[in-house]
Amino acid sequence: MPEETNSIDYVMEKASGPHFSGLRLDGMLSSPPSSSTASPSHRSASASDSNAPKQPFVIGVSGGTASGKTTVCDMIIQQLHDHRVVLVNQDSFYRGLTAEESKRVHEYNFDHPDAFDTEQLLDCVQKMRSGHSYQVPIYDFKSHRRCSDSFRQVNASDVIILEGILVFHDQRVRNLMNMKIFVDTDADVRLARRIRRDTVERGRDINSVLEQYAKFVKPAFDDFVLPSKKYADVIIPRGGDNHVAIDLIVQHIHTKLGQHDLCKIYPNVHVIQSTFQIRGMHTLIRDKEISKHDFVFYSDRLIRLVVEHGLGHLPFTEKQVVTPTGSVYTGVDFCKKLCGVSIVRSGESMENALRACCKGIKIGKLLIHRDGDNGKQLIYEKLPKDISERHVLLLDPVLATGNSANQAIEILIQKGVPESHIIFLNLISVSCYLLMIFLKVNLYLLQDLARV
Ligand SMILES: Nc1ncnc2c1ncn2[C@@H]1O[C@H](COP(=O)(O)OP(=O)(O)O)[C@@H](O)[C@H]1O
Ligand SMILES: Nc1ccn([C@@H]2O[C@H](COP(=O)(O)O)[C@@H](O)[C@H]2O)c(=O)n1
Ligand SMILES: [Mg+2]
Repeated sequence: MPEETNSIDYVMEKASGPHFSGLRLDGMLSSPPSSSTASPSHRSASASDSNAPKQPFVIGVSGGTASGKTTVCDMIIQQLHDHRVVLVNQDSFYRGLTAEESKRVHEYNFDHPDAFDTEQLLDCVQKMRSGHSYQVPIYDFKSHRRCSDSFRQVNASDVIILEGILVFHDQRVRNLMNMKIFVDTDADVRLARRIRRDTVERGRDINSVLEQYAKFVKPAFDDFVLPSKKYADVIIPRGGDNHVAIDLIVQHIHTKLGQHDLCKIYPNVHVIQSTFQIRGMHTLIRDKEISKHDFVFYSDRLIRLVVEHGLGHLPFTEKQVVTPTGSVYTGVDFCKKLCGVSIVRSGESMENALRACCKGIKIGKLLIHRDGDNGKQLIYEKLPKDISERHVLLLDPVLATGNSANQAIEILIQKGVPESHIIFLNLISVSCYLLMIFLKVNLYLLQDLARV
């Protein structure tokens, strides 16, 4: 490896890309899982197909007319600002009325599954899932026809939201979805909203809205929409007013999308969910103009986050306490057999955060120094005597070649620390070198992953 790729500057430079957020998958693997372990609709990348394009995350949003589907989708899209998201409306796939049908429009049932061209909708979602753009028809609710000469081009994206009253009706369409949401709003509220919307936006008068509602909309809701509610993974009562549900859904999508390819391949890698606070601090510590005081302050804050997350992955035991009011609270007790080991010198910058979180924690040290180019290493170690009985938080904030980390893990294993008891805590890392240590530790927790 060229000398300059060894330096901290190089790592910091490389780590200036996006901040990946990730998910710790349960179970520990010492080799990449085969692609067959995940569901076909959103399978993980395996070592051999890590260059394959990522499949988009498809969300279906259904619910009765005027339940707030479009409003909920808009809110989700707004909150997913980090990702490319597109909305496909089932309404766009309404079949245009023939001249004959148009003459008797009041007899036409727009709420029956046959009113939609489901084959075309299926084609659209299938193409978009495979990364192609699609020319989506434009439907006019006033003329009940499609625009004959123009389309809306919908480009390939990370997330596709498919919204409509009957998107859960056809099993083939349902099967393309990774997540299904049903917006559940009281029927009276929906009717009131529909009257207002259709008179204001869709060129209808109140009588025709009420007539259509009684003749077609309500019966079709009972026959087709409501029975499809059972397919939903998430039901949102009160639609767009339910901020808690929308937040939870957005968090879930973030987590699913945030899995960096490496996290998918190596379930023991966990990248902390990025927030604007975290990004802001990473921005500050990269700024060449930052003062030493601020650099230390913001690095400390970031390190503290990594340490707190690391502690959250330790085993715990159940514990009951009696509260001042005399009731019994069932909680958990921290893991007692714990220690830190810092890789000298940079690892020492994480010690204060660890001490601040774990009162009286023992912290050992490992110094690994390359002696010339002949592969000889000088090693200094000062570790707790009973380290083999402890869970070890291995501290190294900046990782370039991975050599020291690799050596440190080897030493801990030689000292009798089981692999599953080692959690490697890291702030900034150059990804391709991680591979050397992935296979050895239980959990690799990092905050910022550089793409190289
Ligand atoms: N939480 C809400 N409070 C008040 N009005 C709402 C709310 N959610 C939606 N609306 C209004 O109700 C009408 C229908 O909402 P929309 O999101 O278009 O429903 P859908 O897509 O399910 O038909 C729209 O005019 C919208 O502005
Ligand atoms: N030409 C049309 C087409 C559809 N409708 C009604 O639209 C409703 C579906 O749209 P939402 O935004 O309310 O989900 C459906 O209930 C149809 O009755 C229409 O009135 N005219
Ligand atoms: Mg709508």
